[in-house]
Amino acid sequence: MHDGSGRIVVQNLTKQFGPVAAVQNLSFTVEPGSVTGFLGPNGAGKTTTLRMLLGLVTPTAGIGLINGRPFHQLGNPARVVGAVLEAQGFHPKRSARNHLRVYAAAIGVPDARADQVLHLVGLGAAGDRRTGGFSLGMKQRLALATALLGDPQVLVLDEPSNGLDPEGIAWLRTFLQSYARSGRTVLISSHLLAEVEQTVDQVVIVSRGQTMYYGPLDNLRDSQRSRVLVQPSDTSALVAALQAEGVTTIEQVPDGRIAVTGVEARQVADLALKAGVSIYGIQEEKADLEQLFFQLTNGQYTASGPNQYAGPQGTGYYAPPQDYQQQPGYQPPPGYQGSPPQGFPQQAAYQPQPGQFPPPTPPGQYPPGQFQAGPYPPGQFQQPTPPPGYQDPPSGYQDPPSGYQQGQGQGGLGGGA
Ligand SMILES: Nc1ncnc2c1ncn2[C@@H]1O[C@H](COP(=O)(O)OP(=O)(O)OP(=O)(O)O)[C@@H](O)[C@H]1O
Repeated sequence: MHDGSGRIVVQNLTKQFGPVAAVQNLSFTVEPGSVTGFLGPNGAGKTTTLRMLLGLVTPTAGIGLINGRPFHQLGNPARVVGAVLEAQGFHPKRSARNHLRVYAAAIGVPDARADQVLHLVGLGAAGDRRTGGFSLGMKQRLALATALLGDPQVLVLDEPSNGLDPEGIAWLRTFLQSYARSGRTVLISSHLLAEVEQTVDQVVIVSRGQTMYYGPLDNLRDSQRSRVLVQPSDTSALVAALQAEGVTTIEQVPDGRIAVTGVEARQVADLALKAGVSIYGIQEEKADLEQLFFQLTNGQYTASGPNQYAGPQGTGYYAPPQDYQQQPGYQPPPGYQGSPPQGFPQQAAYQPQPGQFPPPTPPGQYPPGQFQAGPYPPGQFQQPTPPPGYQDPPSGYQDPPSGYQQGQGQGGLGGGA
């Protein structure tokens, strides 16, 4: 049996698709009672990680556990974890209610649950409508309803905001937060921090399959540091004056100004005055959270190294410092009988702890201008993970006539509770 904890543990998870290192030694834990954002740009390895967690892709190394078990050892997994990877794959001629009844039958929950979840996701009035006529947002809601059928303890959603309008996004936020507050576990992926910023409590930020930050979103927020952009009459003199005061994070920006990190504008002005340097312009620039996210994840397609912030100086977090000491780390729960994949190290070399390392604000990494959160991306709609044992209805299956009342139906797999 699983341990009932609601905890997700990703331990040194790695997936190699031929030459593509989709996920590299990823480790994090998601605790119940909070919403965790799994964030990273396109191709960062989010979906592959979630698919490994849900037993749809075999890891090259490492392991993903839900309630202390690999997915395939959960017994009736739909009762433990509800997942939406893509809001696609609905039979277009089947009504929303009947779609849900098919799945309800497959996981052994009564037909009545179909209407409950339709109401939960705001599709109460659309239960009789065929899914082929659904908007993207409606499909998204129906996929979520499908995931909720088993009243799962853990919810895993890949890009759940795709296709939702602003009202839908606000609704989803409230729904997920209340779901988590009821003591359940919510893990949602997104490639836009702005999209989930108001929803999530903690974040796992990945880039090129590697963890870039893992911890409470508040810690990331607190880490934002400003820099002062200053236009002096004599750059060398001001730099010397700053360095004499121990301010060393100074760089030249392309427009000729210098950027000074770690001090306030007033201090820079005072030092300039003392050094006899005139100031022609001074401006304090605060990095916002989106910029920080951009810093952490950009270069996925351009940078040569695996992690621009990792390094022996240990200036910040993210990849473990070279001299990082092995943590006592993850232990399988008592009674765990699963067989980790061959080569999986029981004592992982690196086990990041939430918020353990303060995120860095390295000099010279501010992207030019304001990072723009783009419009919601097209496509990538999600489809439910069919419950185990689910079979498509037999050919010849007909949707019940309109006006069909629950409990009277004979057609389809969902006809009886
Ligand atoms: N079945 C596969 N075969 C080969 N390469 C794959 C396969 N699945 C994913 N990849 C590659 O693995 C990398 C990670 O892809 P993945 O879909 O996990 O990223 P993602 O973070 O979910 O991206 P997105 O936000 O665009 O969905 C990409 O380079 C992708 O091309």
